[in-house]
Amino acid sequence: MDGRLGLSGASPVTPETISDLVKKAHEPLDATMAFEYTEQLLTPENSRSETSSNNENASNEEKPTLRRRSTRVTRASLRGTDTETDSHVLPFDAEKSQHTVLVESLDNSAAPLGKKSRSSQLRHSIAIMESALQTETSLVQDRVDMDDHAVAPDTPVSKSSRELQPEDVPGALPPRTLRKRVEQALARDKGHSSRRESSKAKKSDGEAPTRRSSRLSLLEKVSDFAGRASSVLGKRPSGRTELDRRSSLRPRQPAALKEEFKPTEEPPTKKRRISGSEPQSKERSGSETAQEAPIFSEAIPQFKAKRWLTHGLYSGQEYTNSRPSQNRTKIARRKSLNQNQPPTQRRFLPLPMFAGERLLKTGRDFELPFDIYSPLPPGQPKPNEWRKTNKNVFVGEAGSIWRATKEEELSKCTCLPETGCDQDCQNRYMFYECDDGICGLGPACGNRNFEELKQRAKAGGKYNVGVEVIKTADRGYGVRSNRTFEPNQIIVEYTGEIITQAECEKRMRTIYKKNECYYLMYFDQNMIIDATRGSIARFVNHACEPNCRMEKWTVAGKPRMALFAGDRGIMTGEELSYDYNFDPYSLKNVQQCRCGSEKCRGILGPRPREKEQRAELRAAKLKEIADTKKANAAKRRKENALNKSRSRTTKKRGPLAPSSLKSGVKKAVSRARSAVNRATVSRKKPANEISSVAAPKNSRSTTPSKAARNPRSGGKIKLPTIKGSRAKAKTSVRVKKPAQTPRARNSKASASPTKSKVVAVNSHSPAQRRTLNSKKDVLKEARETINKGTSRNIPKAARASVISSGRSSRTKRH
Ligand SMILES: C[S@@+](CC[C@H](N)C(=O)[O-])C[C@H]1O[C@@H](n2cnc3c(N)ncnc32)[C@H](O)[C@@H]1O
Repeated sequence: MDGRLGLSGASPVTPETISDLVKKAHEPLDATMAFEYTEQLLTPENSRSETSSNNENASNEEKPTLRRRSTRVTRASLRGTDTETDSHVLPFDAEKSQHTVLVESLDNSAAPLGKKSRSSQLRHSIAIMESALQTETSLVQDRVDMDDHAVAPDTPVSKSSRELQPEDVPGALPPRTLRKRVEQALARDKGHSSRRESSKAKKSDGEAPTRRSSRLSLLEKVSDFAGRASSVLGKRPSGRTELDRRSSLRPRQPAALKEEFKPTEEPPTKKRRISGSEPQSKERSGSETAQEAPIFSEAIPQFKAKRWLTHGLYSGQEYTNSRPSQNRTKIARRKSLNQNQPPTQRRFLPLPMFAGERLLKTGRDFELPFDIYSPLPPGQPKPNEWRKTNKNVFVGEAGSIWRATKEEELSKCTCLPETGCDQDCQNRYMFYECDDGICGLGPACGNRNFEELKQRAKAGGKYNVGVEVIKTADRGYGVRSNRTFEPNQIIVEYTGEIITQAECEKRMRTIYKKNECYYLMYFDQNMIIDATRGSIARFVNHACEPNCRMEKWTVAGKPRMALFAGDRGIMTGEELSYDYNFDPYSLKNVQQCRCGSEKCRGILGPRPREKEQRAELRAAKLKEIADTKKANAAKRRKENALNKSRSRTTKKRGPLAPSSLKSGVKKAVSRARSAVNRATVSRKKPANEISSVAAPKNSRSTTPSKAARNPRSGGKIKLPTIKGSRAKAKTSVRVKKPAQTPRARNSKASASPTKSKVVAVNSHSPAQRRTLNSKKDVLKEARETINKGTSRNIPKAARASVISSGRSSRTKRH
């Protein structure tokens, strides 16, 4: 054989042809894949087996045999070889030995069958290419178990795949010359003649080669390759599923793959997820990336890096206190202002976008914790006699008597826009509704309940009306809510005919004589609303523990009554009630209450507690007034005494000491003297006698002075014995009362006068203070003397009666 490769009837396969093919094979992920994945392709093993069988057929039978083959492959193969290599002779000097091997191999397989044998050879070459590609691919898979990717172990394809393991290709990666690989592959091919024999035998037995498996093996490997490449970019394949998924997707987009394939570029490192993933996994992923990156640096397609959002819908979204609602509470506002700490980040992923929409479309049924709106079904029993009116109507003389509220009586609102007309609004306190005439806050004003009601009525509908008539078990009709109401929210206005008292009494005597239900309510200016013809509010029943309250407001100068929700608010379906504080007119009108409350008063009558409270309040007020009066009197007396003593001690400093001080000091001194005298007398006289002299002239107690003036008593008072009755002891107390002067008064005086006294002393000049201090000393002496005398002479029991008598006298005065 010379340097030419000439096969009779067959296109010559030259080294160049092979090298050409090999070149293509060396472009594994673009050119090869471009046709590898588009159509079914013969696997290396099949190609070889087929080629060999063809050869054998050719040699033995010497006639063409029809066999199945892929036209597309043939075309693709021939595209580069058929025309060029038909009678092509190439120099064959440098790598002669290799070519010889190839030629030998091809020679064996050559058959004088023209195109078919050529295509077989080409297939053989393709098989070589594939094996080279496989080798490269398999080498890349350093951590993937090859068994996972193998198909059935006994198929020729899998065997073929096994034959092309990296260990079979010595120094596969560094030399990487395709020529060498081709040589090795051909050598192996030669060595596998026995396998071909078996393959042939299988064929003869009618056993079809598992071509599909072979293709899958290749695809799997390539897809695994691609999967690994993508894992570097942030997606880690999760076992077979990932591989399968990839293998199903990747081959359909060879062009895109080709475009994205940038072997020289470094793969982007995986972006760190902020959503609190475990640090171990982070480290692992990092190390994996580090290991994988250099291995795949040549063959990994560069995908668009995935961007992890740190804000917005996804993980890492910052917590904030600022809610979209403008009605933020003061506390929340303060909290947000005071927060100096850095904002924490969300730990959990929120629901993805459109989750709400999906839930709406496909979501399950759900139930709210309470009904927000639930009207009664139609066909409810209705009171026939009820004539409805939603406005107050003056009837008879009422209209002419009614005094319109004067403009100046209306309160001008002083609330600020920042606060609105909240609980501190003056108009609200006085039950005046704000309007644009008296309040400039407009919509920010929170004191326009009747305006709200008007808007609701305007809008119409059951929800806006919010209430409906129901039939109760034992109280006739009633009213229930068909929606929720906020605490203190206006519910419904109480309207009817406004009549005078006289008219009301007349009706009671005549029209309503036999009625069980009354719809009369005190209104304003001694007039009454008769809601027999009135709004739905007339059906609201009484309860001793109600959930609503009836209030009278002045709206645009006119009084109006309305039912308001209580402090707890109203839930949907609740029966509304308020405390009638009922005035039954006469006993025969008294009705039994059936509200069912634990605190039920039993009858429809006025609030007894209110009466009690009022009485208590009145008593407390009276007591307070009396105390104040008493304290003032004591204060005056003390001041007088001080003034007198001051006038005496500071006689030379006339202008400094007021004249009243003189008399005060005089009195104090005289009291002190009398006390001393008394003490002396008591020492000399028996215990049950006391000198009437001790009773000062200005003593408030009349008993001693009378006794002193009584000539028959001889200026002496008969005191009760110690063991005597309490009444007698009291008498003795009365006698001693004047002797208690300053101290007793001080003890009786409440804290406030003391305080005022301190204030008065502090208001004096230093000179005055000095004078006062000297007088205080005098008084102190006097007090001590008095105390000595009393404590010595008055027995314990008598002293106790002083306190009690004092108390009793005080109680009496109250
Ligand atoms: C203003 S109407 C209320 C509506 C009335 N239930 C009806 O059917 O027309 C007041 C009357 O209802 C009855 N009523 C209201 N509350 C009641 C209660 N708690 N217990 C018994 N009767 C009550 C009394 O007859 C009362 O005179």
